[in-house]
Amino acid sequence: MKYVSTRSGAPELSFEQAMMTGLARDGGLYVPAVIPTLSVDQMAAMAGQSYEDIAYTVMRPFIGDTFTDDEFRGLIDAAYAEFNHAARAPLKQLDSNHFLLELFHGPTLAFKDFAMQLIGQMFQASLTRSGKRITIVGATSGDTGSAAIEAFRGLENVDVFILFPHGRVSEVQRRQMTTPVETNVHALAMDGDFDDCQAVLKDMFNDFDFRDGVNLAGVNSINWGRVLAQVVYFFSSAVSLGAPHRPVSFTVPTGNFGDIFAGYIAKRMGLPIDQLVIATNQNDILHRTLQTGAQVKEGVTPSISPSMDIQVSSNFERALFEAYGRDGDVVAAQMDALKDNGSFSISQGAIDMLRDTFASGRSSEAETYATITYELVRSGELLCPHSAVGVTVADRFQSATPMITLATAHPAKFPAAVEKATGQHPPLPPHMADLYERSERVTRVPNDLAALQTLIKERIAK
Ligand SMILES: Cc1ncc(COP(=O)(O)O)c(C=O)c1O
Ligand SMILES: N[C@@H](CCOP(=O)(O)O)C(=O)O
Repeated sequence: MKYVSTRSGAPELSFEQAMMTGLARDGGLYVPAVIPTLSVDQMAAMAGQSYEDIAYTVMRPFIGDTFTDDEFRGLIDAAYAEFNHAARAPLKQLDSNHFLLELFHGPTLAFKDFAMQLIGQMFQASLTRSGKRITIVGATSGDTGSAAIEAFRGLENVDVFILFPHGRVSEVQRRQMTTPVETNVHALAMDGDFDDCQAVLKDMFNDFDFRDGVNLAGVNSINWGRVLAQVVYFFSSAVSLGAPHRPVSFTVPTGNFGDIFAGYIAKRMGLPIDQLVIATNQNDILHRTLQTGAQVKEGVTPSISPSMDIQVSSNFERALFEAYGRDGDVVAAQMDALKDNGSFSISQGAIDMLRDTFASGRSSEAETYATITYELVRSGELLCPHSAVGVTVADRFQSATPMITLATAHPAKFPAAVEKATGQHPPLPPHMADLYERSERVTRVPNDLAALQTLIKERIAK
């Protein structure tokens, strides 16, 4: 299995190389040269299997010879061993035809753990083989950062630097990133919003002297391995509702477009997905893009679903690449226009493909609060604000096909909004019960590429 860049100007890589490389050297994102498919029999056989079994079947065709079968199966088992639910990703019924896929039973209480725990295992296996030392730099609006720190803290051959927007993540998210005691963890509170953090991270990748000098690696959804691991729960949940013999629909609370792109890959692999619905908060660039056929960047407005406060949606580039029939030159030109002018227009053929593939909707702050309140009465489920954005939008797309909405984080990560909507204060689980008593370690940093590069080089030299 080979991987190609969405901008067609970087070398083809193996799975292992693409995973360890992060951003392609032409600024693009790696995708598989061919998307493998699963047969109806392979999918039907998943009924009743463990999450780990399904994960192996779904991901194995993408891995090539990076790991042997036994090695890869062992990494999957280790990745999910610490999850706090036997099903890993349980489904709850909200009403007759609407289901919630709970993705928050991992160690940091968000869906990011599904991929990050596995990436952590795969990175360690690869680094043990190569004997290399790497510097991970990640950008986060709250959840990727804590999941990455959890997966890599204490590892001898890895330093992990996480850039988060100062004052724009929840207190629980911030403390998850600033309280680990391991000295290879560096929490950096940057002036600006998540888009600024992601832009400076991409600038680091595009500075080859720096990139090669520190052995830079990325664990954002830039990294194909992140997207791949997220494909699995589309299969596990759909199969438990009757797929491949019955189609299902999904609604995905969306920011950086990684999770919904994983759903698109599941569909391309053969999973019968009817509607694939993008749910955005008030930072609704993706919804506007589908409606108007042009992507126009606006400022980010802070919301009660802060992890989705994103306007430059990194993985949309992967969807564009497919929409343009894998023409990397067109994608490169559109991404340049977005960077230079803050907008680009999508051709008629490409927007038709995107509209055929995805539906979209937006939830206002008031609607999100109302859904958190209402859902507690309707089904007894306490939703986090991100999941509530999903449920709000999904309810508009109900049909005879079962709808699965992804619950992307635990309500205890966002207690203020949940308490305001329901009067209930969601408690942290036992392993995080003393989070507010732990001391914090964080460095306030400017939005300045050179200053950040100096800080990183100084820290890793110690
Ligand atoms: C809780 C939560 N929900 C939804 C999202 C959006 O996911 P994606 O960026 O993959 O679209 C994020 C962040 O990525 C998140 O942390
Ligand atoms: N919402 C994310 C933003 C980064 O997304 P990623 O999937 O590209 O890592 C977060 O919580 O950090």
